[in-house]
Amino acid sequence: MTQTLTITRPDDWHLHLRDNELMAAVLPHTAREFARAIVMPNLKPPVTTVALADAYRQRILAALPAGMTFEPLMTLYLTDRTSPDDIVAARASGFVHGVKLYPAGATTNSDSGVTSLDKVMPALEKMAEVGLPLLVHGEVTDHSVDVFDREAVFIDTLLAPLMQKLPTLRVVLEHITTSHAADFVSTGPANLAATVTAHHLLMNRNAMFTGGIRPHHYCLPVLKRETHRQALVRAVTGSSNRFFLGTDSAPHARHTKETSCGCAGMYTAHAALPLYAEVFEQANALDKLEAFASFNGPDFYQLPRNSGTVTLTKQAWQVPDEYPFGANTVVPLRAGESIAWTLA
Ligand SMILES: NC(=O)N[C@@H](CC(=O)O)C(=O)O
Ligand SMILES: [Zn+2]
Ligand SMILES: [Zn+2]
Repeated sequence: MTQTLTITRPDDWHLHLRDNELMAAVLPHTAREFARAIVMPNLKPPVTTVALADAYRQRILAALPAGMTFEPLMTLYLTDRTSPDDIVAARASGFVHGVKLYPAGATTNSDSGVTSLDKVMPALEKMAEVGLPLLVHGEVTDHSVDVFDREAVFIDTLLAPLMQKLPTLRVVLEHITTSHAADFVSTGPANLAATVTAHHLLMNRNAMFTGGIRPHHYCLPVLKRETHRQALVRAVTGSSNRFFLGTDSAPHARHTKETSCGCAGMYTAHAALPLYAEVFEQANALDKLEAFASFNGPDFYQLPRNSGTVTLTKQAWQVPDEYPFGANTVVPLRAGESIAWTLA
């Protein structure tokens, strides 16, 4: 008998959908697995206001294929100019569920990001007051800091002091990659949580250099050493309810990654849940997948858990070499290789 696993329909708490025809190309992959997703605002230009978030949300809903249900949970892109009034409007909208902090220059489309926490303190104070979560790309941008240390240094020098200053601010540390981040979250207060990607749970930094340079295994924060991967697996399969699923699926056209200066980001939406299932199975913790994928996120975001279920079967399938992506293609994680679980 084929092994099956049925869980409450999950959500993706960190997703890049891009826009227009690129969005139309990737959205069905997410909508077939997930009921909702936190949609990242790092478009060009970024989604900085409620009006822009509303328009983006309408474009997403319009691009949804007939018969699919999916709720985009919108976010605002924090800039040095975000005002407390912007925060009040976001909270009142009902469809904006977080505000994303990109340190300026830290990652893809972060040029308009925050140049210093002092500049955004009035906005952050208002977020703490109205209960709107801050979603954080937690890496310092100082090029004198080793790229593998930028998450830990961000936590110690910026995030920990910020949380002392604003102890009621709800914070999601996104796409954590280190034991330091896992410990910071698991020993932290109830208003601190983290998303964890499938790729950081499945691979260590050797995957960027297997037999040569592997641009499709390059993302930010960059993959870390094996001890950190193991710490992340322990975190998501452990007893804390403050780690939840966030794919950080970040599609880039093939030619923008296979080049002398390739973009950061991995595309995983085509197989998100099967990839996580591999992680939990390898850790002998398939019984913990449902809380991570379907319960901890909505509980933290103070949203209802989904009704309905999805079923995974232990049936290997081969991932295509590429998927259409507007006028180009995107190379998915595991391209041309197999994945052990299939979404029924
Ligand atoms: N994770 C990535 O490597 N890239 C993301 C941006 C981000 O989440 O930092 C992207 O938008 O491409
Ligand atoms: Zn990021
Ligand atoms: Zn991201």
